[in-house]
Amino acid sequence: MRQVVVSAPGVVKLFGEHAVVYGKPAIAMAINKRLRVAALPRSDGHVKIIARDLKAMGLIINVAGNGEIAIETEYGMAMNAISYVRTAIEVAKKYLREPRGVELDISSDMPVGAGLGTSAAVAVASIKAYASAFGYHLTNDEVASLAHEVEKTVQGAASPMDSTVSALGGIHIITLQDRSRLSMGPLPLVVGYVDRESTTKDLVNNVKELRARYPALIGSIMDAIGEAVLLARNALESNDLATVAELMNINQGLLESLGVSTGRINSLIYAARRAGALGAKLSGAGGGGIVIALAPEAVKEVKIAMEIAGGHSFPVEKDDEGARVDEG
Ligand SMILES: Nc1ncnc2c1ncn2[C@@H]1O[C@H](COP(=O)(O)OP(=O)(O)OP(=O)(O)O)[C@@H](O)[C@H]1O
Ligand SMILES: C[C@@](O)(CCO)CC(=O)[O-]
Ligand SMILES: [Mg+2]
Repeated sequence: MRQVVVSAPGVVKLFGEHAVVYGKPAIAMAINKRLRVAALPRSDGHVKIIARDLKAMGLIINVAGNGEIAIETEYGMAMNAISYVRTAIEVAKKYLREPRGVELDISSDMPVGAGLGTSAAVAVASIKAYASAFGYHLTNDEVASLAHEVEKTVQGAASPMDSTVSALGGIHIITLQDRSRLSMGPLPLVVGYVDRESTTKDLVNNVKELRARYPALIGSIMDAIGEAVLLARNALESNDLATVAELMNINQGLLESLGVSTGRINSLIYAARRAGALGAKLSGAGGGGIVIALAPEAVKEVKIAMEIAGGHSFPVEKDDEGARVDEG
């Protein structure tokens, strides 16, 4: 019995979220913020999940006459909150010849469910940690495709973007069938975030419904997003940050028209731009959550401006390493 610790990076979406679910290309980058899963095999066959970053939801506290306290959380909400980890274990078990019990202890540098691809990172790290704890070596390519299965199962429709980039690290242009690693210089990004009320699953579903109501119109918006992604690829590879930033602003306008931006997100975006960011957009599914700002000359100013506008903020960099065994 040995404990194994695996970490997987979070993922910022530079271009193309939502449209990627409908076959358009997207560009996403692994960042230097990680989620860690420590897996310890159990001899009793049970699966125990310790999720340190999940808030207790629907808390019910019962104090009996004798002072005894019983605490429960609302069952459905708790099951939803651990759905990615549970599904990751189910998917990993199918892969192993002799599935066994395990204790998974999860901790993360990132806000849960804000747009940093934490659902994919938790699936990637859980699958790799579970397999490694029983002596199975899965390549990060294999982990990427198993984690995509998890994202599809829980989210409904899901692209392979977050699962691929979290598993492999670096920056990639991705479609439903294909991916290619981009080579480029450093990209000084500042993340700002506000709470997100909806899940990616709900936001993807909202866009699906909008597309069903206005197929031609939403189809053209998605075509335009796809066009921005292709232009952005060239700009990134030639290190033309001014064009990258301008395309980020255009992509933000198109996301706004898909209905996934919010007033609070827009406040952070405009605050970042006023403070010197060349480009700023929401990143991930939207509905609140994170904004990324490209601010080569004004990282500190943009961070402060987004905090004054009501968000939390931190700088991020590209991490070329994907999922890795840190211990064990
Ligand atoms: N630290 C964590 N511990 C356990 N589960 C986590 C953790 N972080 C994320 N998750 C799982 O991922 C879910 C959030 O996934 P969701 O796809 O909505 O957001 P995201 O992946 O962070 O954002 P996006 O998909 O827009 O990049 C949580 O409800 C939880 O099930
Ligand atoms: C909104 C979306 O495009 C990105 C979520 O990080 C969904 C997906 O790609 O599965
Ligand atoms: Mg997600």
